[in-house]
Amino acid sequence: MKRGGTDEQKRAAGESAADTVSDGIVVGLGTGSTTAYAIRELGRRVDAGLDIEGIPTSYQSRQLAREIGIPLTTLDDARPEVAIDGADQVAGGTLIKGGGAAHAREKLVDAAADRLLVVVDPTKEADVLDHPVPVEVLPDARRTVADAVADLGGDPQLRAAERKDGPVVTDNGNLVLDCDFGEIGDPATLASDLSALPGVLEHGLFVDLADEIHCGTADGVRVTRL
Ligand SMILES: O=C[C@H](O)[C@H](O)[C@H](O)COP(=O)(O)O
Repeated sequence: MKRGGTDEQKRAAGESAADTVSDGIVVGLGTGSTTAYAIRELGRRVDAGLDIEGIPTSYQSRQLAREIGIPLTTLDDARPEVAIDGADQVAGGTLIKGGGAAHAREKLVDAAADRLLVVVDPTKEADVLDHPVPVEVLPDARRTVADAVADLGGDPQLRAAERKDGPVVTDNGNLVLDCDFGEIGDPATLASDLSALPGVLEHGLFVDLADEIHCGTADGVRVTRL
């Protein structure tokens, strides 16, 4: 399911985005292996005197930020000036996220931020999105949403856990359907169709949310401003 470049590419992208963060701001802390490099770099800068607060988007990013000493706050108390987050696929400013099943809280924090910096490697870039779209559903809605996704032309698969029997359960206690729509010609319409389904908590299409893409390559980091 998850695509991935090299650790060096991910590190370069994460550190590039983290290095743009300035003193005195609140930073949304995304989830995943690429964002983890950004969070670690922010931790190093906090050690060196950078004054920021972070808003985590998952159990994983909260634990990492706590371990490395980034002060934390919440959306109840602050709005992020910037969020740094990964993606499973990116085309222009539109993303597919949720390979780690964290997309509901990620979308909340990323959309609340003034600017979203996306950290990826070249394996995530595409001209047209075609990665399966993770859809987080209330457990009782698993079947009805799967049927509705099929009516929309998708192929829904319940995400199985890798290290336990049974399905993945999100940080919010819900299930994830990975919905393959093939090439997604009109992400905005698909996003609103999925959002309208009863029992859908959130889906992984982030339409036109990205402000900058930091793509780590073998030749350095390519930054695209949107
Ligand atoms: O739910 C997880 C997130 O949306 C991640 O940001 C996304 O899956 C990318 O993760 P990674 O950088 O590990 O490929």
